[in-house]
Amino acid sequence: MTMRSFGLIRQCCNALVRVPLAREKSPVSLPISHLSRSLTTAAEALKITYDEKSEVATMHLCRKPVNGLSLEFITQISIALEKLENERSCRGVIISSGCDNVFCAGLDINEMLRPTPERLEIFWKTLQDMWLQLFTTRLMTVAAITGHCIAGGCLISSACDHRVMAPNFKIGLNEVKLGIVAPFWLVDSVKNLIGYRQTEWSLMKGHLFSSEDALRLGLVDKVVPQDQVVLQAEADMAEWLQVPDSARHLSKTLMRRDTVVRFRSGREADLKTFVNYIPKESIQKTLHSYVESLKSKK
Ligand SMILES: CCCCCCCCCCC/C=C/C(=O)SCCNC(=O)CCNC(=O)[C@H](O)C(C)(C)COP(=O)(O)OP(=O)(O)OC[C@H]1O[C@@H](n2cnc3c(N)ncnc32)[C@H](O)[C@@H]1OP(=O)(O)O
Repeated sequence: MTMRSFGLIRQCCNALVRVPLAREKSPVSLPISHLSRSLTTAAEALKITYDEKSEVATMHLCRKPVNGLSLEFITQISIALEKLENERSCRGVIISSGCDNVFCAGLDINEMLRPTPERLEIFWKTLQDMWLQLFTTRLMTVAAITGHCIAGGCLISSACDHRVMAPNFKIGLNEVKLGIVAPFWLVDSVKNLIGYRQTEWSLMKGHLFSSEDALRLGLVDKVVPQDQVVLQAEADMAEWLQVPDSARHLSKTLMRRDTVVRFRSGREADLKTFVNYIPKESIQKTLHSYVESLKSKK
């Protein structure tokens, strides 16, 4: 197998001062987070490899301990996606995790605790951009879900085209448990997979589905033993890439158009809601208690 790492991407991901993202906004300077805490450095958090033979890249999320989506991390993911999208030979990307038993625990909650208004706004815009990129990319996207996949984690997996998950983990939208509400575009992408009623019920309860229930409902496409998830994702990717790229991408565009149109017309209002709602004292209290409960379960 011929593997090479994307020098350009690594280079880009290592230096995160000015961010950029091509789509729908001009570059901005990032206030450096004093809150966001991770056991990995920015350089270690995202590893990209590319297999020239299969024309498939792997995006390995390694922001320990739980791949919490901080502003810097989603910016890295977004830059990497854009680079891969522009790499003509690349046809697909597998998103996998380097965190034990966790695919992604969602947004880094620290981003929402006592945030500065400036950072909060950039954070949400960047998340919106990253989601749109992933949801609409020409690349075939497969999520290799080797562990829990919660809220913002489900945002990533549900934006992909295909999902392989390990047994005995949890997946879904639990935002209400934190006193917040998932944005409509994330809800739509889950609803596209499991239908209205299951989405409404799980959203209102903050219910996380087991891998097995997720398979039954269509929230994931396969459940295989944890040590086979990535291999299965690679095999499924190879099968998917037998379909001509442009026809596959046009079909995806056709199926996702309503969600994208709704997103584009609602994203400004969605941003306003987020930046107004998160700093409220009542929300801050609930978020704080949630973080405390995570810490005290040990
Ligand atoms: C009118 C409406 C307006 C709405 C406007 C608001 C819209 C907001 C929409 C937001 C959409 C998305 C939201 C999110 O994604 S919020 C995050 C939700 N995620 C979770 O609830 C997951 C929480 N984590 C867990 O359940 C467990 O950690 C997990 C099962 C994933 C792993 O368990 P494990 O036992 O292996 O590990 P620990 O629990 O010990 O965790 C290790 C350390 O990591 C910290 N941690 C965990 N998750 C997060 C996180 N999401 N962000 C930050 N930090 C996290 C945990 O506290 C441990 O830290 P310490 O080692 O310091 O104790």
